Amino acid sequence: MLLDLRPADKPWPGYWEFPGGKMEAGESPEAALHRELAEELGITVRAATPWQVREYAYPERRVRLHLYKVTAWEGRVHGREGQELRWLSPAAAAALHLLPANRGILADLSAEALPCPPLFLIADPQRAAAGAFLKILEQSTAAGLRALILRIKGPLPAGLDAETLADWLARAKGRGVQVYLNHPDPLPSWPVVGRHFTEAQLADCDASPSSPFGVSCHSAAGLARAEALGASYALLSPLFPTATHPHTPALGLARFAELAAAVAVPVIALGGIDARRIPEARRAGARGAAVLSEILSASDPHAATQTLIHAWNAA
Ligand SMILES: Nc1nc2c([nH]c(=O)n2[C@H]2C[C@H](O)[C@@H](COP(=O)(O)OP(=O)(O)OP(=O)(O)O)O2)c(=O)[nH]1
Ligand SMILES: [Mg+2]
Repeated sequence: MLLDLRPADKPWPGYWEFPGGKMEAGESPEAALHRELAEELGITVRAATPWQVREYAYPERRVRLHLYKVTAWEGRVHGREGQELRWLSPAAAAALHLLPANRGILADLSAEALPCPPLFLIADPQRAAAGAFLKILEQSTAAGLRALILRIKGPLPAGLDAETLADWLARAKGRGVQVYLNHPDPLPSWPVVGRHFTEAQLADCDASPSSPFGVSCHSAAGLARAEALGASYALLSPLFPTATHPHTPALGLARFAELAAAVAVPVIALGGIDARRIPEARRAGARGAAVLSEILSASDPHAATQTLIHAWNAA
């Protein structure tokens, strides 16, 4: 992804943006794209796909941004107006001083890299019936689950050994299941795509963890930290009240929406999520949903997973 730094002589100087500019009277968005990238980057666009149209209200004006993915061009990309340019991943770009409208754009771009469907199971063997853990994982992934946060807080429970778990993880990886490991150091060498951290764990680290990684957040400060460190996703909880944390006040949909809209990281809803509430969470800006007991305690984990995935896809 290419970003440029807005120069001193334009509104919002010193903010990072996507190359581009205002359409001229009578000009189509596509023609403006070709003209602006020639003017600003010295390239001739050869292939560009419309991606999204997004509106945003700045204090002084409303903008409608027509975003394109440019996949082929001729010429060497350079800052023809002397502007600084940077090639970055969406997660790395989230740490920059961005034009405010661009935080949501980056969150959408990062969300495209999330597992599909973006339904996460927080897989904690302590929360499953004895001996049932791997069977539940097997059934839920057979039903289409592609994202697991494997939460291992202490020694594995009786009946679950590390080698069997590692074998299952290797098979799951072959089927396209993405596993994020929430495990204290030292880390076992299991086949996972990345790590998952708590807000407290991230507060202690001084450098970005090696990507990709996700974070559990409960506040604006936690989300800001996840964003600054380049997290691939941030869980935000509790959205709704839960039986397991009856004394933790729920954020509610309005506060959740406000927090999720402010960051360039895809925010995943957690806490009291069931199929009925998935559409509400999605409308509030959740770019994914995470559950524990909905699947771990279900009498039929396969059916429970299907119901949740269906609710996400239909919302
Ligand atoms: N180019 C660009 N503009 C953005 C982005 N995000 C965003 O909110 N905007 C807003 C800021 C501005 O209000 C408007 C673009 O106007 P601009 O002043 O950059 O337009 P321009 O490059 O044609 O500049 P000029 O001809 O007026 O000198 O869109 C983005 O990522 N790229
Ligand atoms: Mg411009």
